Amino acid sequence: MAIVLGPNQYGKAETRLVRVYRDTPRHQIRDLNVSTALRGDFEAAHTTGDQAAVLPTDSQKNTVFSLAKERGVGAIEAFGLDLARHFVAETPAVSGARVEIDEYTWDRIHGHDHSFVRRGQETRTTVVTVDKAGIWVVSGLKDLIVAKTTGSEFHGFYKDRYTTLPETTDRVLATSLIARWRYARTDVDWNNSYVGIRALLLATFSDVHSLALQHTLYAMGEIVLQKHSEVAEIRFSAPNKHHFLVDLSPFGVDNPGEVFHAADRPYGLIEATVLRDDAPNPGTAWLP
Ligand SMILES: O=c1[nH]c(=O)c2[nH]c(=O)[nH]c2[nH]1
Repeated sequence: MAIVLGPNQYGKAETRLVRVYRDTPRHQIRDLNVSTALRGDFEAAHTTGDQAAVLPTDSQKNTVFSLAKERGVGAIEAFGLDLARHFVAETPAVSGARVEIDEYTWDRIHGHDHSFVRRGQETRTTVVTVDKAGIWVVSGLKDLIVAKTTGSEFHGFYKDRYTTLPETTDRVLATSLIARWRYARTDVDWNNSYVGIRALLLATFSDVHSLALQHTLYAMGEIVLQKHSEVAEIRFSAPNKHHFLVDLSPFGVDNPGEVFHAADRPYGLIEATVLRDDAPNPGTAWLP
């Protein structure tokens, strides 16, 4: 029996980069969380302890900071591509690089030149992978918290002897959405694409009369693929943040869909992929 090294990668996780543009009195701020991971021939580093091929994670962190100044931070996809291409081109043992970036958005306080307030929980995300087989960009958003107070039903489901859930034609639907979409190409106007897709997700959540969270997710995916030819595939993960109607009848009080218990757990977790049947091969796009 032989023991061998299996898949491996290494890098600096969660480098918190804040890039300020202050060339004019109206400053701009970019707030990123960048994780880099390198793949390649790192056998000796593990098996014999020889680190000759290993670019330290500390150097990877320094590269993130320095490229932010040297090249600037455009769309997170473009910055991720800069970083991933740099590591593959400049580091001999590296055959593939994965760069994951989350962006936190800051809004100006009353339009102020240099004072900002951070926007809710919502985070824009990207994962860029560059390797010998190709280049992949998977972008998205997470923690987009949305709720609707009607226009949502759930009934007609399969019932077994443990089913107690009442059927409903009018309920609260709420989720903290994670959506990730894989681009079919890289010649994309990243910011425009992001803004357009985010708007479609929100509009569909509001406008589609929901028969289940599954139904809403599919409708979101369908419209994104119809309107954005640059997207090959979109994946959703959506916790169903249950709002249970509180029974106020013991107190002689009527509750026609007005008072709810917002339970934090357990929650339904609805996950779905919507894709074109001719979507190009994903390669290592989704590899964590
Ligand atoms: O939208 C829903 N989908 C389900 O699969 C489900 N299951 C459940 O108990 N409530 C809901 N709601």
